[in-house]
Amino acid sequence: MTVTVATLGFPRIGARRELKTALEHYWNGQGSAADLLSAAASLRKAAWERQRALGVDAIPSNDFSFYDHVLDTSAMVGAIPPRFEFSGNRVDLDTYFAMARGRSAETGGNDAGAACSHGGEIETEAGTGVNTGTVAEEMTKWFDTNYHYLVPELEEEQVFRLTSTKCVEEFLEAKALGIITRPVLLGPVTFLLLSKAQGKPFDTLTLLPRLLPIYVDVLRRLAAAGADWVQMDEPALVLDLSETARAAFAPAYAALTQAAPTLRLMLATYFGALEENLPIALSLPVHGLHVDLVRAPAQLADVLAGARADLTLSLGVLDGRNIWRADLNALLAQLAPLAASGRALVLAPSCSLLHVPLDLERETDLDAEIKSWLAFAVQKISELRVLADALNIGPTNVAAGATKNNATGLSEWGPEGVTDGWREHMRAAFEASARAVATRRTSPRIHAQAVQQRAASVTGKMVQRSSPFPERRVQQKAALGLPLFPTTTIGSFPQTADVRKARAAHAKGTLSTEAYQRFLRNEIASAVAWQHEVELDVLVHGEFERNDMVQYFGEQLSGFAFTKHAWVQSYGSRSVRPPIIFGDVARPAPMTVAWWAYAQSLTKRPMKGMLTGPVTLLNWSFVRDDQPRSATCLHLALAVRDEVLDLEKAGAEIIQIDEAALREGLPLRRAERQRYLDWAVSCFQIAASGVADRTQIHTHMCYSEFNDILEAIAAMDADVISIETARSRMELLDAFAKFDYPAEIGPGVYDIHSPRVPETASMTRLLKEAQLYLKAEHIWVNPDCGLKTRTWADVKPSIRNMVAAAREMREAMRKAN
Ligand SMILES: Nc1nc2c(c(=O)[nH]1)N[C@@H](CNc1ccc(C(=O)N[C@@H](CCC(=O)N[C@@H](CCC(=O)N[C@@H](CCC(=O)O)C(=O)O)C(=O)O)C(=O)O)cc1)CN2
Ligand code: MET
Ligand SMILES: [Zn+2]
Repeated sequence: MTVTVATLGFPRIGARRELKTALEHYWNGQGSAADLLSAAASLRKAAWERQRALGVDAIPSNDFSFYDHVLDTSAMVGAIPPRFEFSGNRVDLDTYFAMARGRSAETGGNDAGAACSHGGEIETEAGTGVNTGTVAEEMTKWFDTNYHYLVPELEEEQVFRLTSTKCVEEFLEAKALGIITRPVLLGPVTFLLLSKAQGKPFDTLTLLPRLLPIYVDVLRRLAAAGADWVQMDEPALVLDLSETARAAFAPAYAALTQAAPTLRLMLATYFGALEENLPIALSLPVHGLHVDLVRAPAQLADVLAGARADLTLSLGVLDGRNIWRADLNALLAQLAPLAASGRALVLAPSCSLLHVPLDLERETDLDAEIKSWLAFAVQKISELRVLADALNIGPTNVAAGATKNNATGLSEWGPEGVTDGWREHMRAAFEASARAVATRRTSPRIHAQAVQQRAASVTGKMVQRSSPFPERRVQQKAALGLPLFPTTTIGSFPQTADVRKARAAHAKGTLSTEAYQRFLRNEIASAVAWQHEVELDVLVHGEFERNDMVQYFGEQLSGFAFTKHAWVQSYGSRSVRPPIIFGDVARPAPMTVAWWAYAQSLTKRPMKGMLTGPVTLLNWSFVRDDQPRSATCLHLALAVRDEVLDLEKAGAEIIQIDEAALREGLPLRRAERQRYLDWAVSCFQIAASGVADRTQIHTHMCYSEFNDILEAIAAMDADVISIETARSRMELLDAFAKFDYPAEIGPGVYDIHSPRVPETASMTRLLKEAQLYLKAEHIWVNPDCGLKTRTWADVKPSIRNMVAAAREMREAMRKAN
């Protein structure tokens, strides 16, 4: 049986981030809806044609999205919350973007501010009931990725109806180009599990019987349009599921497989092992099952043992979450016996290629050896094609060649009729793969003995501050002399167009390093002057020199490579270029000290040193796969430790080590979580605990799902933690209080994802609430997160009001005593 190649999803933002440009132009009125639609159609066409040219047999459609595929699914099934006042038959762009980004009261849409990490730009002021527009749906992380989806909101009496036929339209669009695609749908069970109940709490799975008819309708329409396979994504199958959830799959897939007799369903699971859910997946009447063999290689044996003979298996053999070239020879050896078994096999990346950049070839400045180790989306597809072709030329020969584990064996395999060019292409692919495997094992670029020795010699003393928090606190209080309710910000100030332009000009060489640095010093000086003027207590330099809180450090650490064009979507129009950790990591020189020292020289108030922590550097980078993540994290921890100590030596009394991505790295399965938290917390402590007792260590986490990791957060032993609470204050503070969290806390008093200026009163109210749970002397006053995606026009009045709120709190305390 012929082995085929599939992709589960392709990068959607375009080689030059055309989607970002088109979206932001549309949002700020520079472009029409027609412009946006045509840009999107070009992106889809390019993606389909590219994949066809690369030899993909099952090319996906409906993997494109204007903002997010979970939002697309809400739009498909009519899960449009009433506040969006939608009553039409087909969700329009305005409604769609309102769900993603909120709708402002004044403009009724097209809000210009594009930046926010929670989608909602506009919202009802917390607690006041004053309607300042329409709140967006909440945004949250897609499993353990840095991609964010919009959380569907469902009511207990939810009525579903088909309000978007996007998947059918895109199928027909590809068909018109001569490409029969495999449409992708988010499966109904995962969709319901990712949804949140509105109104009184209820189990969203109870809505399954109401939801299924919409899916059945959609599948019939797809079959009528000519689709022969449909990919149903059910990544929830790799999670710890309740019995109710486990029981939901059988009725769901019984209904879906009966929808259209000609249609075949490929049930796609990814991001982990099916484990106890495998029997469920194998019992469903679907035609195919996709499994992730990168995260969970061991499950192959169980899958093979349990799968019906006529079940098509889609093997996720290449890493869809990382950028390393595959070991083709090893894969060939592993797959050859399977291919010979006669079962229908599909080779695929482990998950959608949404999570990797598009094309390595655009990275013309990357070191040649490092480049030879990498594969982005396009290269991964080529690897799959080569593997499938090698398997298809004849099982006996392939198996023989593969056990030799030697690429040159291939030259003998070519069956009658293949061209020399083809044979050469195959030989080169296997040889390049073998070379990458061999050089990564030994390259001095990767293996630095000094780093390994240092990592091996970490002592218990390095993982702990010298004195416990209460003793440190006395010294810090004396050294800093801060008032009650000290005010500060999280680090970044607006990354204005001017700042980005200057950086781009410097990178291009049209702005000299000297001029760029002068520009940055000016930005810092005015930010410091302004912080004085509004009388913030603890100042920041503003992070103007940073393109991103992770990439900036990656660019200065050895063992890291960074890219020019390798963008990966994070949410909506926003993307990141995760740096690549290819080798042992060290810090050749201080990274932030000069900027900090300049900023501190402008003020007598404490200037916070501002660093990204080791766990966040790890979780937001592409990480080497030749050693455990914990080992790489230890290298990062030691590098950050060096920076912390240099900042302290330069005179920093407060150093903030951001761990914004600590929660995101938490394993999806509960059983694996403690192990991760153990090493993640140790790494933070190694970074933080070289300093003297009087030096105050802050950390920052901008999410609110803390309840299950509070113990680990406390174990990090930071002196001050700032957290996101503006949207969820009570529950979170209650948890911190119940847990008896020992140190100081800055519960974010306003949501930075909205351009709306918070009233002083709303912030004093939050602070008074915080006082119900925390001791006044433990409370700091700060926003939820950094202000880089905001404008000065809203930052200035917001921070003024925040400082006023802190003053009112101090006044109230004075009166009470
Ligand atoms: N890594 C990471 N993950 C994170 C966050 C984060 O801050 N960093 N925050 C949370 C939310 N996620 C976010 C992800 C991206 C952005 C964001 O603002 N991204 C920017 C790009 C940031 C960046 O790298 N900027 C560079 C490059 C800017 C750029 O686009 N330059 C142009 C030229 C610009 C010009 O000429 O004006 C180009 O290279 O083409 C810089 O400032 O130097 C964007 O998509 O627009 C915000 C939040 C969670 N995950
Ligand atoms: N210090 C960083 C900032 O203010 C922390 C951001 S967490 C996503 O931007
Ligand atoms: Zn943050």
